Amino acid sequence: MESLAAYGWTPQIAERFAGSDIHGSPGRIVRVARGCGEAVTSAGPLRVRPSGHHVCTGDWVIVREPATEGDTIGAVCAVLPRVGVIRRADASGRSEEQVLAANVDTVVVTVAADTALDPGRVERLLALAWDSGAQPVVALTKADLATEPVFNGISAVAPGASVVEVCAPNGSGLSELRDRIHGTVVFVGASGAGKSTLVNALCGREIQATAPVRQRDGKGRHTTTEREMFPLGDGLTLIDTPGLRGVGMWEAGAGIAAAFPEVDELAQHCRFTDCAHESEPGCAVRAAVEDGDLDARRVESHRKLRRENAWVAARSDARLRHERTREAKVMSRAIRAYYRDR
Ligand SMILES: Nc1nc2c(ncn2[C@@H]2O[C@H](COP(=O)(O)OP(=O)(O)OP(=O)(O)O)[C@@H](O)[C@H]2O)c(=O)[nH]1
Ligand SMILES: [Zn+2]
Repeated sequence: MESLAAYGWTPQIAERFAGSDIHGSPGRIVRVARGCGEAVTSAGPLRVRPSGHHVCTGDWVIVREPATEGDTIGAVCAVLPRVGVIRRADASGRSEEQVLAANVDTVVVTVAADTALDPGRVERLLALAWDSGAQPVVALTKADLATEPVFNGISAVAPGASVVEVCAPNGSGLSELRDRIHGTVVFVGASGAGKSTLVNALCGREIQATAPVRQRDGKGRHTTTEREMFPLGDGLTLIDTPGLRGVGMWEAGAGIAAAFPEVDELAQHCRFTDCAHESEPGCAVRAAVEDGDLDARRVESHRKLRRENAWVAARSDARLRHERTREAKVMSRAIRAYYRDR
């Protein structure tokens, strides 16, 4: 398992594979592009067809070698249940989930220090990060270009996560960041936040193309278009992701609570267990805001994410119901046709 070890293969993963009776070789999906996956197996890299399975970067899979001599593409036979999934609601608004990476241990929320801090955006990313079950870490990049100190501001929106200031050009903060990450590490953040630069710097070489940020609006140019996975040694595997524009909540209730521990803790003391902290009597959260013990912006942000999460959940339930009804209709039509044609 020489080459797989570099991609996060551990005795625990081996055990999970041992429990499966599906015939084939274990592998990890390191990239998915245009409907085709690239897996790494103990025999090296192998292009694979998903063959009806839904695969994403980081998935542990059982693959079968190409069936015939002339074929170069293998097939995915099974996907191991995922542990540590970073996902968001699809940006298309079709209320579908989009998995960004699977089987992750650390989520590095990457935020550029040279642009004004958008606390709500960081809170969204952190809610998804906490929800994955992986350890969130905030990397404050471009520390060299910062015009005002954003470190304190960001620490206030990231309770429970460590914040590390990094500067890729001179390497400062890199070893501090390395000390705080473990296992499979996914980098998420806006385009131009410096994810690829950070991945390159940690790997000590240029493995991901980076592009200068557009001068005028400071927006990145979406250099990273596919997710990819890079082994770093010492059991660390890095996953770079394309910049995220919208970060919608997806069944992230537990993640939202974890991202707002101070609000969640006070909410336990509200008179009503389902208190929305709006106009309910005996609301401990509003009382704390009025006493100046709690940041009103945090409470508002928390409320917004919770509402969105509930809305998305209701919509996806509705969509599932609709699909089931449609399936039932197709089925009954098929049954009618069967009896008619007999
Ligand atoms: N001065 C300075 N520039 C940086 C630093 N980190 C990244 N940059 C620059 O910021 C720009 C964007 O960095 P990328 O690493 O491509 O950003 P990204 O988050 O990967 O962007 P996408 O791939 O579009 O999601 C590049 O021009 C980098 O050289 C830093 O610490 N200091
Ligand atoms: Zn309340």
